[in-house]
This record gives sequence, C-alpha cells and structure tokens, in this order.
Amino acid sequence: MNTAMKIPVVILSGFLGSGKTTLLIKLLEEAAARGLKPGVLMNELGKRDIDGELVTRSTSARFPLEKMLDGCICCTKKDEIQAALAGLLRQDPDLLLLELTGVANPEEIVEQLAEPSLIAKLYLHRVITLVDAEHALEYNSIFASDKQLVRTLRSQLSAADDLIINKTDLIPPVHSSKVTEMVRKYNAEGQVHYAVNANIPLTSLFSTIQPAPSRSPQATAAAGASPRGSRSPFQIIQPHPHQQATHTSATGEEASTSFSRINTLSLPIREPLQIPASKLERFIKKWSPSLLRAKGYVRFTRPEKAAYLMQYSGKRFNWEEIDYDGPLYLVLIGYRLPEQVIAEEWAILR
Ligand SMILES: Nc1nc2c(ncn2[C@@H]2O[C@H](COP(=O)(O)OP(=O)(O)OP(=O)(O)O)[C@@H](O)[C@H]2O)c(=O)[nH]1
Repeated sequence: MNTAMKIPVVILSGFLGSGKTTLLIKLLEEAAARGLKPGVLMNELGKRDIDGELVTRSTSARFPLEKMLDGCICCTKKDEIQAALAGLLRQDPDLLLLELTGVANPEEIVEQLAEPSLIAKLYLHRVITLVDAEHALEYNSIFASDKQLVRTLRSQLSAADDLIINKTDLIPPVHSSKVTEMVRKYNAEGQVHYAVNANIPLTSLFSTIQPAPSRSPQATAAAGASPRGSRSPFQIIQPHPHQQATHTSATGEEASTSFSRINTLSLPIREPLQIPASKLERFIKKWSPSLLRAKGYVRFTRPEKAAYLMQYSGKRFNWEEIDYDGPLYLVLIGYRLPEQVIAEEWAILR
C-alpha cells in the first residue's frame, strides 16, 4: 500500500491547558467543511470525559470517536492503543486526529504508529504541539527537578512539525520573543505559528487529504450532520479502561497517580452547589501552585440551576453556561496535589 492509500494521522500535543481541544474542534469543523470524515482518538488523564463532552457539543459533524480515559496514552499497553486505532480504521476515516494528554510524550505515540499492523494502513502526517504562551517559561522552571516531565515537555517541542504558540492575547510582544527563543532551542526546523484560540491557517495541513470518492461533500451532507448543539453527534465505539493505580475514597473522590508527579483528582458533585461560584473559585485557587488545571460540570442552587462548564487553565477561570444534564463533577490536575487534604476540605465545603 503506498502513502496515497494510507490514512494520514495528525497528533495534537502540548502541555495541560495549552489549547489542544480548542484546536481539535477547529480541525473537525474544517474537515467537515471539506467533506472529510475524521476518526478521533481522545485521551484524558482523569476518569471523566470532559473534553469528549465539550467536543460533542461544539461540533456538528458525525464521526467515529475513541476515548481513552484515566491515564496517559503513552504509558498504555501497545495493544490498547492499537485496538483503539484499529477500531477507528474499521470506520473507514479519511484522516485520524489524536489528541494526547498534556503529559504525553508524542515520540512514544509515533513509535507505536510504526508497529507493523498499523504502518501498513496509516502514516504520520503532522505532529502539532501547542504552547501556552503565558505559562510555558514558568512551567519549565517549576518542573526543572522532575527529569521525566522535563524530558516530556522537551519532546513535545522537538517532535513537532508545527508549533503553535497559543494564547498570545495574554502576553506582551516581548514575552512572545522569549517563548519563541525557548521553542527554537528544542526545535529549529518546525513551523512556528502565533495564535489566539489556536486559530492558524489550515489549508496546508489539509491540502493533501482527500475524501474517499463515496464521501464527496454532497454525499456527506446527505448522510447528515446533526444540528449544532444537539446531543450525541458522535458514534462512540467504546472507552478503554487504562491500567493504573486508582483508589476511590469513602466520600467518592477518585484519585490516580498518572504520570511523573502529575496527579488527578475527581470530585463528584451530587447536588447543585449551595456555595456561590466565587467561593468555588477560591477553593480551587487555594491549591495553586500545585494545581495546574481544573475543569468540570457544575450547577449552583443560586442564583439559578443552570449548568456550567468550568475551566481553570493558566490560573484563569472560564465559565460557560451550557445545556447539560449529565453528571456533575470537578477534575483537578496538578503537580503533587495533596489529594487527601483536598478531598476532606471538599467534603466540608459542599
Ligand atoms: N485567553 C485564551 N484562552 C484560550 C486560548 N486558547 C484556549 N483557551 C482557553 O484555555 C482553556 C484550555 O483550553 P483547551 O483547548 O481545553 O486546552 P487543552 O490543551 O485541551 O487542555 P487539557 O486537555 O486539559 O490539557 C479553555 O478554557 C480555552 O477556552 C487563547 O488563545 N487565549
């Protein structure tokens, strides 16, 4: 099989909160506009599928989706990722989009794609790494003593064909040149883009990817994209449990050691919260600087019972009121987060 007949794979890499899911949504929209059928593999550190839900609500296209939750794809056994990719390939996609966790080493995924059973069917098209322009330099110094994590962050940069210095709306130009210098230290060849909300020109990325003849734009429209905002536009194949040390406390919090000293804590919310959002924000911020990322679905009793998607990234909160009736929870991802203490304080707060 020559490259022309193989399925291109695009890997989305980058540290926690750098903008991978934001870019994935743009790639899905662009693919849909071009009449392409992508297969998507999303990997989350936590047990909760927040990004999958977010992508489901944000796009109208219909395509196969594999989710690998609760651990990092690059530590997953080879046969798990191969099974996930094989499941996507059976759906006859025009391209595969792989969103890695923030602490995945893309080089390890690239190696897995070179397995004989996969190399015959797909080829690596691009590795795209997103860099949080506001915090990338700070992260480098915070994690300096964690060799494994430092190696991962460097390989996210060095393995990239495209480096998107994202969130440039949050930094002054002088900071931007320092981030560029850092990026160039580890990758002299890759194409550097500067972006807000991962907005980069996508023409060259898609220029060589063609839809199968049976999926001309007309055929795709006839097959039917579901309306924006409607539930379950994806065909979900099946989640693959990640083999990982996980424990659930008496109060229901789930904690897991995921990679290096990065750990993840999931806090369930069984009833709408009686505290105001400002108090929840103070609770979350309290775990800074250990806390690197938080996200979740939240509902309050006051002033209303609307559901919100809460994102905490780069020490900033983003609240979005959404139409959501699924389970409520928070996921905290941090560097040596004091899980037990957080769980105890959460039990009192809520
Ligand atoms: N101000 C600003 N916010 C952004 C930008 N890009 C993304 N965000 C926000 O940053 C937060 C994290 O973005 P995501 O796309 O979820 O980042 P991610 O890399 O997928 O995050 P993880 O998967 O948790 O590692 C979200 O609230 C985004 O809306 C940007 O360029 N500027």
